[in-house]
Amino acid sequence: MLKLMNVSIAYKDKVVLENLNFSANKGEIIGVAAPNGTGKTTMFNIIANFVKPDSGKVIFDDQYEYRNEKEELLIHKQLVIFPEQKDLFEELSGVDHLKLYADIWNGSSKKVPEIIERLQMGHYVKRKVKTYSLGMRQRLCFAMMMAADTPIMLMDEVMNGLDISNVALISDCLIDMKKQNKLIFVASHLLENLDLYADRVIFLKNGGIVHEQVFAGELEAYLKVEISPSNYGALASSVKLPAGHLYIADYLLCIPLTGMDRVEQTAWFDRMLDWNEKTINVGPLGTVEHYEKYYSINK
Ligand SMILES: Nc1ncnc2c1ncn2[C@@H]1O[C@H](COP(=O)(O)OP(=O)(O)OP(=O)(O)O)[C@@H](O)[C@H]1O
Repeated sequence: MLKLMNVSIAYKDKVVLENLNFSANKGEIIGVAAPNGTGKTTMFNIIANFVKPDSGKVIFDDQYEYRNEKEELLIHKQLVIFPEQKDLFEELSGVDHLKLYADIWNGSSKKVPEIIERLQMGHYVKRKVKTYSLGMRQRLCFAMMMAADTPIMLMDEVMNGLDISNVALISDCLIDMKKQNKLIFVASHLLENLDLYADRVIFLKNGGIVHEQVFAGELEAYLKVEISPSNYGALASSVKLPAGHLYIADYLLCIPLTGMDRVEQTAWFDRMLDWNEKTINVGPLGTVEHYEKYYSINK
């Protein structure tokens, strides 16, 4: 449905994306994780053609590219990018914004009342935007995307400024939207949140994708133990750590349990209880752990 082919862009001598290749399909939520200033927004802007890459291209449905106005219009009918709060019209109401987005993309605002109810915006949505709090504005921006209801959605920092219950509400909406077969990109610094709904998380570094975490099928289970570098050194010299173990960001030892028999697993539990300093748990590696692996300041 969407392909990025050899996309490169640099600002002066700063290379932001370099020969980026990536493809994505309908019915997927793709998390995009990376530190500030890595290129997440730039990638979205290139997908939306708000920024032209120096080289490479974006292809939709194996046939459409940004070659002329007609194609651009066709693609833009299929795609919406998360509005920025600063682009909201202070003197208009939330309902006005929703109708605007619904009309532009669908020619009908029939679904607007349903969206207002789903996002629990009824008590404020008729007031002017200038009276809204940060979280109210953010929910409105998300509701505008729902009103556009396009097959492809690019969401940059969608959870910014939301409290826990609103993060849960928007996460549920994202899961519903995925079931409607949409392709949704979510760039976020709320890494644990991505684990709730993302099918894949891509990690950007040095202009490319340094890792892609796929959350489908059986994931390898790890015993995860917090342990200081000095204790890790002592442990490593007293016992042979299993192949495939990781020591992430100088604090988290991850021992792969998949493939071990129960006796071996229990032996590792016993052993690690003596070394654990804070928390010990079992599970697959999540977005947080992968992030720390690639961006820890110790790396
Ligand atoms: N118009 C521009 N002119 C010059 N440099 C730019 C421009 N737009 C982006 N950059 C640079 O490109 C790099 C990537 O920026 P981008 O906004 O894509 O990062 P990001 O990963 O989205 O960051 P954040 O998490 O802070 O939103 C940064 O170094 C930024 O300064």
